[in-house]
Amino acid sequence: MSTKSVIMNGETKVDGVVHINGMKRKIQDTNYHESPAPKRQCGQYEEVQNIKNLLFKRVKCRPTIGIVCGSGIGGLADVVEDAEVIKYGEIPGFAVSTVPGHKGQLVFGTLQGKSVVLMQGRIALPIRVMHVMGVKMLILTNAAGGLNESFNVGDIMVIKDHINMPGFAGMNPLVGTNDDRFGPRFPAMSNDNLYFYRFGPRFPAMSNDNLYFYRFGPRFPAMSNDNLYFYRFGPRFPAMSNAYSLKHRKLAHKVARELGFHDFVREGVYNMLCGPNFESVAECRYIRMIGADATGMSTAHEALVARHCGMEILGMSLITNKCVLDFDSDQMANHEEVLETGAKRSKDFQKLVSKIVEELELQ
Ligand SMILES: O=P(O)(O)O[C@H]1O[C@H](CO)[C@@H](O)[C@H]1O
Ligand SMILES: Nc1nc2[nH]cnc2c(=O)[nH]1
Repeated sequence: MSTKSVIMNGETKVDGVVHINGMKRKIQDTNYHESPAPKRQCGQYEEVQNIKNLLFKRVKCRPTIGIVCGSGIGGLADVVEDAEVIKYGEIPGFAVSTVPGHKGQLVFGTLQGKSVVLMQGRIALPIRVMHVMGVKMLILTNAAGGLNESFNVGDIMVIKDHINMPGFAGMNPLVGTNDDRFGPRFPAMSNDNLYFYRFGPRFPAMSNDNLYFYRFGPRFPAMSNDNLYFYRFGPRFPAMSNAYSLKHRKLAHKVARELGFHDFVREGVYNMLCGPNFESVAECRYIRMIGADATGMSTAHEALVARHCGMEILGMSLITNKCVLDFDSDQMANHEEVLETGAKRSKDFQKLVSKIVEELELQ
């Protein structure tokens, strides 16, 4: 006897064959709507809660502000009082950062009387952990190459927006089934606009190096019925306009003026590429042409995860080098230069972030 069930409005399954918009799809996983999202860098809800519970057993601090330290900007943790430090290696699921300039630890404590948690070492999972710990405001910092030719090495760029370049190719930390406990899912997609996503094993292990690697396997050959794996692209469309809110950008500039930093605190658009290589000259020229003022290999995905779960964000890039825009130049970007510039601006960054934290009004 054949079994028929209605899975969702307009979708039926007969003997394991899913009918969608008149198409038949046989899938191995007969309960595909309930299938867990592929392991995400940003974490599943239970995993994230377990990590929070574990952390809260170890630390007294209950942070409301999160700070992500970029390459060479880890010195921000030096101004945290009553610091309680947990190494990533002691936290299940946290990749251990091996990038020089990233210590790979969470630092809990107090900054200007406010409870904070700092990430010294960049990985995606802690953003959601911060959210379930109660963090409402996230300050993202990074080291970036300057594309805007009026920028100088050592400038700090308040991020007014980002370009998630990997997102243009489908690399977005929010891909997968939406978990409403983290953020919005906009329901009721009509049958006509159901959009299915074929999900290959594409987020294999963010390496310890904080580099988002994609194993680009041979995923295009004829797919047999058996290896078709459909993913319902849960309609999760968090708006990204005003993600880097004007209110917080204004605050950063006001504080910069008060500190006398106005001549090196700028504003611009941050572009994220996957890395791990620095950009080619042609890539730099292209990214500049489409409106970016600085480029790096991070931040946009963290911003997406943070905005998805309702956090406010403020982003700041330290311009550690000028991107090479001339084909005939013999200059080359390198990580040592990035760390060196970070060290030179360390004290200024500490002052800027401390005062911003002091003046932050949390909702
Ligand atoms: O974005 P953060 O972590 O500051 O690091 C930046 O510096 C590294 C390159 O030197 C890259 O990882 C780039 O993204
Ligand atoms: N991708 C990239 N990341 C950086 N981090 C610091 N500088 C740079 C740069 O020029 N390019």
